[in-house]
Amino acid sequence: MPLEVPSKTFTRAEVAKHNTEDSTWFIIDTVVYDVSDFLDAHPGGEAVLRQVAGTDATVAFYNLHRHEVLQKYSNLAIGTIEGEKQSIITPAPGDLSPVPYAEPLWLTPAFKSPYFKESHRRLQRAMRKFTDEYITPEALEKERSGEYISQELIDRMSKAGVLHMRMGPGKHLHGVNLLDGAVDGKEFDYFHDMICAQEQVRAACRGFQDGNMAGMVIGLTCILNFCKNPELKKKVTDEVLSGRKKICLAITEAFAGSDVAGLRTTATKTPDGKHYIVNGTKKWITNGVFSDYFVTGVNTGKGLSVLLIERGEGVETKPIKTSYSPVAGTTYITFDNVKVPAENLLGEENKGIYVILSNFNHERWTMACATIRYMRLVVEESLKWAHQRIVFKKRLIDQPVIRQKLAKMIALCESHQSWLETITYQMCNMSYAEQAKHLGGPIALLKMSATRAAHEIADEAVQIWGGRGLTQTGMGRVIENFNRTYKFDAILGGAEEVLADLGVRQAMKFMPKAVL
Ligand code: HEM
Repeated sequence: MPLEVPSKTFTRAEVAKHNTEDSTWFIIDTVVYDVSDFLDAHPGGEAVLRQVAGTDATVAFYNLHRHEVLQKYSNLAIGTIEGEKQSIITPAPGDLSPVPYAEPLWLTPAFKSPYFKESHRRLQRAMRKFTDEYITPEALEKERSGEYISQELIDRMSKAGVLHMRMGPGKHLHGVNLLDGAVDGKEFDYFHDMICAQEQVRAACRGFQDGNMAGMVIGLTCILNFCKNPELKKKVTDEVLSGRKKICLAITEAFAGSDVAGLRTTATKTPDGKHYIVNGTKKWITNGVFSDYFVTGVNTGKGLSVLLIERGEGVETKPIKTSYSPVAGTTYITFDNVKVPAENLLGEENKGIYVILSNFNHERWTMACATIRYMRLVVEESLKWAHQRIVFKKRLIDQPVIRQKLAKMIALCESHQSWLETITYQMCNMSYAEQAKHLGGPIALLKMSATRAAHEIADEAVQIWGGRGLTQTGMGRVIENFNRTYKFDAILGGAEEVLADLGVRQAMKFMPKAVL
């Protein structure tokens, strides 16, 4: 799609005359810009604009700016060059990228896949459009301001069924209108789930990605699968999926991160057996500051249990500053003699480890979906940059060393997407219990390997981008965000080392006893 600009036309000779003190015009991709009143406001300074006054500044512009700058400042365009056509593509909301490897193979024309049906493709188109129109603009704004997600976006996601879909397949989707009928809730499978997770990552704001109801994705699952009281289950599920209330998963503590068996928050039954009294702390809890419900791991004496705790007397939350953004709502929680009804127990008392572990599979798989899709964005941005950036009188892509780096990045990205799709196919064909038995190990290894790949990709990408890969605004924004935040995925939901160990230990459970 060409940029929308006034229909007036000029000749190149006319533009050339506007290189005076009072009038500064230039051409970018056949569009004529009058920047006479913008000179003072230009973040790159006045002098550079005066230097190109009256000329075609296309190459100079794309060497320094993202194309989206022209969309934002389209009011500076006054017309086009007579008889010439724009050649640079302005993506419309929902468009696929024409850059090689910017889309997974199943979305690339000429490639086939056995996994994806028409409803997957429909959902992908609808989810991309929704992300481009609503999620990305808010993500960018909130990352800048540091504010939490708006209720308006939460309401919009609820109405469109986006909140519901993020919980994965299940009865909570039946009868819900999902993005104007893109998919029937009864047909929704883990490939649809993967599509939702991967499309939303394209906003490229890792902090906002977690601030955008990540607590719900990992917390509400416990309610859906383990809440034994049907009224409580319905009440909480309705409140959260309608966006009226927020929920988070509160497991980790200053005392115990990946070592969930070492939790020190205690829950003691009252003598009448009707309540638990909870005391302790939780740390690094995503969305905790703005949550109403806390799905909390507690020590009940003979083991671990999981309780649904409502915000109220004795519950305090305060933000923790981390290296991504405050938008994620990373929280320190204290529970001080909090009285919790016994019916809020999720799963069995002292057997909460099962609740936590079975919950981990979907969480870790979702994190793998997201990391792998973010890796692809970095590949896309780096290919675009290498193609447009001129240094030492050549495009970056003309340097063999840059092609080596890109090759490694592409290979890591493609191999992990393929592995993810293979595991997703198993999830589609296994019951929840079978998944817990057979896929805990493979999903752990997938997430561990994806974040190792992210480490390599971040490293190579920053070397390609130089200073821009370390700058939060402008061309290298996506690279900077990825490089600063990929570690969250390497730690949250189980550190790489813990997952690697788990993957191998799980494999050993299936090892034949006999020496082979
Ligand atoms: C309509 C035309 C233009 C607009 C709206 C514009 C806008 C901007 C903006 C918003 C930035 C901040 C960084 C970013 O967001 O990418 C920027 C930076 C800059 N611009 Fe422009 N610009 C225009 C044309 C040009 C041209 C033609 C040149 C040079 C020939 C130029 C040179 C620069 C430089 C040197 C920087 C600083 C880049 C950096 O820090 O990496 N700009 N411009």
